[in-house]
Amino acid sequence: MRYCQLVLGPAGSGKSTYCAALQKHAETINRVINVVNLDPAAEAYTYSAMADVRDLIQLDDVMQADDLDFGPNGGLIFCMEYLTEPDGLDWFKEQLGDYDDDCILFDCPGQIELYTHMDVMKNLVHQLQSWDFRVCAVFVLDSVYMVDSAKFLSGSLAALATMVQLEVPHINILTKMDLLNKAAREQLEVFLEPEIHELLSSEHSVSKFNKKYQKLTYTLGKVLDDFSLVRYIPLNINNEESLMDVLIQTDFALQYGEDIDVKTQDYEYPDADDGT
Ligand SMILES: Nc1nc2c(ncn2[C@@H]2O[C@H](COP(=O)(O)OP(=O)(O)OP(=O)(O)O)[C@@H](O)[C@H]2O)c(=O)[nH]1
Repeated sequence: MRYCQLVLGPAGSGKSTYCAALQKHAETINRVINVVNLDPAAEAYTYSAMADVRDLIQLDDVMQADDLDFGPNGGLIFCMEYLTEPDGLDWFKEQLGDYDDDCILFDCPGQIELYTHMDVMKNLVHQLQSWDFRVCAVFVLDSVYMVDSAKFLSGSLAALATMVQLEVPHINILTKMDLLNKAAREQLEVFLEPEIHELLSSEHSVSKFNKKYQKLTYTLGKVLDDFSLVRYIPLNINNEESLMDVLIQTDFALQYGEDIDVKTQDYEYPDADDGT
């Protein structure tokens, strides 16, 4: 059995830094974590890559090709779809080798539409599973943007869309914790408490919009609660204990995540005519 993490999340959220930090931490405990760059538009990364999708296809080449007419987003989708076609998959399989029991992190592109609603990442997951990989999704979010309720809700819903689309064990990681000041850390801790739906729709949501749509916000918060999705692991990449915690939780998700039976619960939807 082989194990891998799909490292996902918005552009600049810290995916490559997460991969580099986890790889380095693994070395200190005599474990090997391999990393594969799956971003055809990547400019630089600090980990040691066992494979790089840019050796197969590069975004710049696609955008400059005379017979194609793509901008940056269309071009990136074209590159990822090429990876899941027979030629791309032959290359990919060869790069992954056939070592047993290893763990590979896939550093994915930051265009979240690839995994929130398109099929390309889902197809890649199925392919990896057919090659005997256990797959988990690690959704990386920038904690700096998660300290108010609107952004917290928006980031969490993107994570939820990814979780239901990919259908693999899912973990949320909050990065850049070292950049938060004390007040912001305290604010964030409030959101990491249970009963998030109460918080999102109460005193932390003071804007006019939030007041008007309070019940809707409450219900969305409850959906997140019921999917156990508001559980975030804060990561401080400068702290070995924090890195160890992430490694333990991702190992657990890979070993047992598929066996956990998560049941959704009954929802009480707000009345349709009450302005929500
Ligand atoms: N201080 C601090 N900076 C971080 C952390 N994580 C990422 N960064 C910085 O944030 C910027 C973006 O990080 P990346 O790791 O490149 O983010 P990414 O998600 O891989 O970005 P894309 O590949 O463009 O989607 C870089 O300047 C990193 O050095 C962190 O935990 N702490």
